[in-house]
Amino acid sequence: MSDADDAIAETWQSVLEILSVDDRITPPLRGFLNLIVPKGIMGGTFYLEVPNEFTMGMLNQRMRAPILAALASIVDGGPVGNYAIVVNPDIVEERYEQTGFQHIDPAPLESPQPQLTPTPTLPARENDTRLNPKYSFDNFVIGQSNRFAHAAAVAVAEAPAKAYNPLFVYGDSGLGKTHLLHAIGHYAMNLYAGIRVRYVSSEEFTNDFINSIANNRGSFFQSRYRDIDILLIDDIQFLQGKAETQEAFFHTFNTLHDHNKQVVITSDLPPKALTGFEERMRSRFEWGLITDVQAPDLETRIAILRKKAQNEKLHIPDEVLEFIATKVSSNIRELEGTLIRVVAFASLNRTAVDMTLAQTVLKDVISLDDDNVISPIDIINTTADYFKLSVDDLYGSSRSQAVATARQIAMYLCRELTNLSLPKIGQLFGNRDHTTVMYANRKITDLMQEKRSIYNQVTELTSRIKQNLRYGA
Ligand SMILES: Nc1ncnc2c1ncn2[C@@H]1O[C@H](COP(=O)(O)OP(=O)(O)OP(=O)(O)O)[C@@H](O)[C@H]1O
Repeated sequence: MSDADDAIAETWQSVLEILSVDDRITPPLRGFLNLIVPKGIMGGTFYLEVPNEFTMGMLNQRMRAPILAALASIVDGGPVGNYAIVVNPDIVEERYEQTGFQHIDPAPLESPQPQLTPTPTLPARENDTRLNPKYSFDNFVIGQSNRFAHAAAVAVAEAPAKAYNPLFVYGDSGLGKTHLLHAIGHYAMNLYAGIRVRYVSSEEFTNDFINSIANNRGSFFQSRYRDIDILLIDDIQFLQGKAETQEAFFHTFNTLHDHNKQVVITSDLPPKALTGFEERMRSRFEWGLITDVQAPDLETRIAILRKKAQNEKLHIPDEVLEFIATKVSSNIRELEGTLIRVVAFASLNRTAVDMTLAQTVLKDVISLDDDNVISPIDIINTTADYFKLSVDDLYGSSRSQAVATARQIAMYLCRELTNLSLPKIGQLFGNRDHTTVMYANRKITDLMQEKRSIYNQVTELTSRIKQNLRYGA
C-alpha cells in the first residue's frame, strides 16, 4: 500500500468514527458503511466504491447528509464538498479476503447459474441446502412491487452478514418471498465456494427441534442450524405461540448473528404485527433491514407470465398473456395456476392456445375485489358438497381414492385461492405435514393436464367457490 493509499484509508476511518456516533444512521443502515471501499480524493470529491446499486441507493438516499457532514469536518486542506460513488462488483472479493469463503467469479445475474444443476462434484452439498433450482434471481421478474426486496436479497447474497442482518421480508402469500429466499441461496453459493447455506420452513425447523428433543439429538440439531453461513427461514409466523421452538430459534439466531453469519427471514406480517412472539424475538427481527413484497402491477404480471411461458417453452400469444394478467391480479401463484389451466385445456383438446380458448377457460374466473377474501372453510365446505362427501372426510385420514383426490383438490385450491402458507394448510387438514400439501399441489397440477375430469372439477369448483362468496351462499 502506498502512502497515498494509507492516507485515504486513514481519512475514511476518521469519517467512519464520526458516523459511528451519528444518530441519524440507524443500526440497519450502519451495515452499508462496511461495504464501502474508499478509492481516492480528487478536486474536493471523495471517491468511494460499493459492490452494488442497492448500496449506492441506500447511501445516497438515507445517509448523504451525515456522510457529507463527516467529510467536511475531517479532511485537511479545506472541506471536501462532495463524494462520488462508483459501483464495482469486483470489490466483493476484496471485502471477503478475510472471510473463510473462497470467492468465485461473480456470474452476471442474467446468465445461467452453473450450480443450479448440481454438478457431479457437488451433489451432497446442493441437496443439503434444500434449494429449489427453479427459484433463482434469473427467474425472478422485478417490478415496482418487489424492486426493493429483490435488491436487498441480491445485496445479502453478495455480501452475507455484511450489509444488514437479518434481512426480514414480509408480504401476502404467493408474492415471491420463498422464491427470493432460494435465490439468495443459489446466488451466494454461486459466488462463494464452500459457503454453507440452509433453507428451512419454520415447520421443518419446529419438527427438527422436537425430534432432537425426542431422540436426544441436541448436538445434531445445533450443528445442523449453527454450523452454517446463511440460514434462510421461511414463514416465521408459523412459530407463533410455540414458546420452546422460539427459544431454540432465539439461540440459533444469536449464535449465527454473533458469529457474523447471515439470517434471512420471511413472514406474512412485519415484525411489529406478529403476535405470539416474545418481544426480544421481535426486536431482533428489526435489527436488520425490513422490506415487503406487494401485489404486482399489470406490467409485472405480464412479464411474469411471459417468463414462465419462456421457461416452460410454451408458445402463447402476448394478447393471451395480457388477458390472463388482467383477470388475476393479487397472487402470483394464482396467476401461474391460471396460465397452467389455459395450457392444460389446450393440451387436453389438442389445440393451440389463442384468445378464444383463453376466454372459454377464463369465463368462469371471477375477479374478486379486496373485500372478498376466500376462507379455507369456504373451500372445504364447497369441495365436500361438490363431491358429496362430509367435511370430516376431507379433514380425516381415509385413503380411498375418491376421498384422497377430493382432499388433494381442496388443498390445491386452498393454496391457490387463499393467503395460507403450506404449513397452515397442512395443519387445517388434520395436522398434516406441509410436504403433503406440496405433493397434493403438484399432483393436481399434473392431473389437470392429463385428465379432463380433474380439470373440469377444479374449474367448476373454483367458480362455485367464488360465486358463493360473491352472492353469499
Ligand atoms: N417476481 C416474480 N417473478 C417470477 N415468479 C414469481 C415472482 N414472484 C413470485 N413468483 C412465483 O410465484 C409463485 C409463488 O411465489 P412464492 O412461493 O415465493 O410466494 P410466497 O410469498 O413465499 O408465498 P407463501 O407465503 O404462501 O409461501 C412461485 O412459483 C414463484 O416462483
